[in-house]
Amino acid sequence: MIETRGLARTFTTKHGAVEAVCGVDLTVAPGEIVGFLGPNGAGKTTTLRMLTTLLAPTAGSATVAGHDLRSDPAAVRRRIGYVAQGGGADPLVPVREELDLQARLYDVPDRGERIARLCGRLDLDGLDGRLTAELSGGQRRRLDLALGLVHRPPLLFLDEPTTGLDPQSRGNLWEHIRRMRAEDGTTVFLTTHYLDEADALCDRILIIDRGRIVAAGTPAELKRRIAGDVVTLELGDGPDAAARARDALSGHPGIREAAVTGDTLRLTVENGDRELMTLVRTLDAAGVELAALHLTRPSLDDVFLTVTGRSLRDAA
Ligand SMILES: Nc1ncnc2c1ncn2[C@@H]1O[C@H](COP(=O)(O)OP(=O)(O)OP(=O)(O)O)[C@@H](O)[C@H]1O
Repeated sequence: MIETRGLARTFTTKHGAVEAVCGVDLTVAPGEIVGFLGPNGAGKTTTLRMLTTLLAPTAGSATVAGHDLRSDPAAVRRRIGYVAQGGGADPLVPVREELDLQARLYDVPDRGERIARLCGRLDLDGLDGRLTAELSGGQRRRLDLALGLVHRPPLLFLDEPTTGLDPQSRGNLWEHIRRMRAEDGTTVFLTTHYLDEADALCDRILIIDRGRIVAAGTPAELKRRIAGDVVTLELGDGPDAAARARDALSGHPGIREAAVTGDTLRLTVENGDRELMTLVRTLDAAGVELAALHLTRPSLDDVFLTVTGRSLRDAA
């Protein structure tokens, strides 16, 4: 549904050239929900603006929704929906009129029916006559979704869809996005600053940093492959017990890192569940006594920290 090769954008400023996006290769399959994450200034918006035809690339190529981005941007525009960060609705126009206008712009043949169906599905029934300025934050975002979907695009771009919403409205919007994919097979490409959103909603995540994709995979894959599980062993067996445990475990194939602090040994392992028993047996055989043992799963923030050197929470 999206395929880019070496997609790049350089801005020329008074102070010289800014390489906002430096050669991005990415693939999004039909029906996927893909999250695009990165620290501030990483190149997310620039990439999104290129993919939605709002900004011309300075290099590279891309096929979006079946059409070439550079040679046929008009065809791309007809096949995609785009919900910008602040949404596009005019605050002083009633909901129904706003939807009708959008449907006319795209020449939707069965306008009335399409709008009624979207309002039903996105819980906007009964709000037709309200000005968009009079909607709650959640209702407003659902209207933005309806506006992006009115022409039945197979591919929808969402720029930070739930920023500023309370947790309940965020969860509700996730449900609507999931349902849209389940019922219509809509492909979704979204940017977000919320790691829990990426974790709960996205099939796959791409992390961009300084204009380059630095990691890609399912949330579970990224956590396992990049951050790894953490096994913390507390040793109750004299002052050098943690160091003895580390030595006994050295060369163990599943261990990526081992760090001793006081009487604690902290191990980063590929697959904590699988390794746990072997670790305990090895320590037992070496005569090292364990006082306690904890297994901690990494979060997406750990992944983010590993690949960008920054916590997304700090970077956001
Ligand atoms: N019109 C422009 N002129 C010059 N530089 C720009 C322009 N737009 C973006 N940039 C620069 O390109 C880089 C990438 O910006 P971009 O807005 O794509 O990042 P982002 O990942 O979307 O960040 P944020 O999370 O803050 O929205 C930044 O260094 C930014 O300052």
